[in-house]
Amino acid sequence: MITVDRVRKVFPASGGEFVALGDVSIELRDNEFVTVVGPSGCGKTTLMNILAGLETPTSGRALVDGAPVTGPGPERGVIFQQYALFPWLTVRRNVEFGLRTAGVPRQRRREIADRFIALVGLEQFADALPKTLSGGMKQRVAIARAYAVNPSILLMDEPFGAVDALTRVRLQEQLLDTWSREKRTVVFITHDVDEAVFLANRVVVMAARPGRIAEVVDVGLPYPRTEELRLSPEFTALRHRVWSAVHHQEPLS
Ligand SMILES: Nc1ncnc2c1ncn2[C@@H]1O[C@H](COP(=O)(O)OP(=O)(O)OP(=O)(O)O)[C@@H](O)[C@H]1O
Repeated sequence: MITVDRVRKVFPASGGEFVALGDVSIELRDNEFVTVVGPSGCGKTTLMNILAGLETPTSGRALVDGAPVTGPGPERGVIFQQYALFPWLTVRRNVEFGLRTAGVPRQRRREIADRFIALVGLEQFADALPKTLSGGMKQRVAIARAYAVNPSILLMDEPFGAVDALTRVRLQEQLLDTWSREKRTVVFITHDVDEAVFLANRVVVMAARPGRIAEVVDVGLPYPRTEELRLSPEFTALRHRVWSAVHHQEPLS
């Protein structure tokens, strides 16, 4: 379980302080898929960085299974918008990278890497270099690499932000397919309301000035999520609700 307990983050700014996160509290259940949406600057990445252990809260705490987050850890895999693959390593070697660092023996490394490469549907590209892959494929490699070290939590910051709309829809379906076979707790930041609703068990809507949670929307739709579901009245209603929560925000005075 992830617990965010009254987290506040203040950055120094010209002429004073900037409150990036006001007072954020939430609990995320194991294997839950949570998406985070909100206007630019509402603190989504700051919250993610605190969960990843890359940033410390000014006050309050983030806990994983009751233990305070004090830095990055192997139980938390992070996937950013930029694929961050090593360009000189093949797909397989990129996916193996964390296992190599962890001292996993060669044969075992290869087995694990090949399993996750297959899970994201890139078997035929295991020996390819990243530059020969499309953006969507690179992001699938990044997902396989994050999975390979077996984290219980995946933190994803706008992972599909840099790909075209059609690829994005495919990546969403692929990610859900991977997640349904290999359940993890996922925290997924997006600007895209459709994406937020399509993927999530719950959508966390954030607001800015100060960064805070405006609303948490339960998405009671069944998995697997399909194309038809995207067109259903239930989906449309949820999308409308999240859209309103994002776009009709008043700053706190
Ligand atoms: N290191 C920093 N120093 C000063 N201000 C910062 C720092 N990091 C973030 N901020 C400010 O905190 C606010 C929240 O930033 P953050 O990146 O978390 O927002 P976001 O919701 O992820 O935005 P976007 O959707 O545009 O990526 C922004 O106004 C940003 O300028």
